[in-house]
Amino acid sequence: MTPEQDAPDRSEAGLETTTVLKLGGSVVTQKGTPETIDAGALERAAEAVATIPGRVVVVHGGGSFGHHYAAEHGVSSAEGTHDDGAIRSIHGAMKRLNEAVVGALVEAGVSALPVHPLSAATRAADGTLRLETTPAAAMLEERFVPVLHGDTIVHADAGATIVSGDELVVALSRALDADRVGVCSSVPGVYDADGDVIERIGSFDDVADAVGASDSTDVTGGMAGKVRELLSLDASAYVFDLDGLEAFAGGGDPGTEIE
Ligand SMILES: Nc1ncnc2c1ncn2[C@@H]1O[C@H](COP(=O)(O)OP(=O)(O)OP(=O)(O)O)[C@@H](O)[C@H]1O
Ligand SMILES: C=C(C)CCOP(=O)(O)O
Repeated sequence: MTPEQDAPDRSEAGLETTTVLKLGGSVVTQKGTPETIDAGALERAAEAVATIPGRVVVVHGGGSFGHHYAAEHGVSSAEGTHDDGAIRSIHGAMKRLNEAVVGALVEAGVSALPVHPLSAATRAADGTLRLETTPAAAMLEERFVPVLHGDTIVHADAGATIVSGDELVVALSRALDADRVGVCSSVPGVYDADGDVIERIGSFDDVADAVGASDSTDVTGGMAGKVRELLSLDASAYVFDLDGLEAFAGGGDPGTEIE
């Protein structure tokens, strides 16, 4: 379809709203089983994305694609590699997942286009991320939906390291001045030490005792990494699950607000 044709009705309230949404790898894949997509969850997520008004940027995580290969090659956000074969292997897995995510979005009627961070982002020696956001911004102007993903990127003095989808969400939200930021994961929000969903998080110290790694192989820090990243954003971000995604798409603020 062309972007003008079957796009959802974005004409009234939403045209100027910019939403940056991450679809967690723990949602769209079966994170415990290498290279396995959760087709039902992906379809449901894509259908929810199709209802979001205004400009939408989608980012997805690594799930059982990127994390599996990154762990196999000993690569993380901090640990780099100069093995070009390892870099291609991690990137190749993420491209396969990206193709599936873009395909599901297109199937749901979204004018999705892939954007691969290996060719658009770098890290300085101190780890600072630089993301070229001009292509995504230009896609939004033309009413396409850019779909980025966690990836392996060149890191000065370290070869290549992993950039998480959560870091990309922060960089894109800043650069595109996003109005709404959502992170859909496998949990309804961030749990406190008693297992209850926390309504609002204002500092990492508030939750340091409760947040931890992922249940599955994950080289970017699981929920703790996510909360740290999202706290660095000026705008509020919301962490929720698939049920919450439908509410978020409809304009609600589900799950945990990270201020
Ligand atoms: N306090 C907490 N509240 C909620 N989830 C937590 C907490 N501590 C650890 N977790 C774990 O964090 C995981 C979610 O983080 P994870 O990085 O796996 O999600 P994701 O972003 O959806 O996946 P990916 O990184 O593959 O994109 C869940 O498996 C959950 O068990
Ligand atoms: C492991 C890779 C390549 C991407 C990690 O992205 P994340 O799942 O958002 O942390």
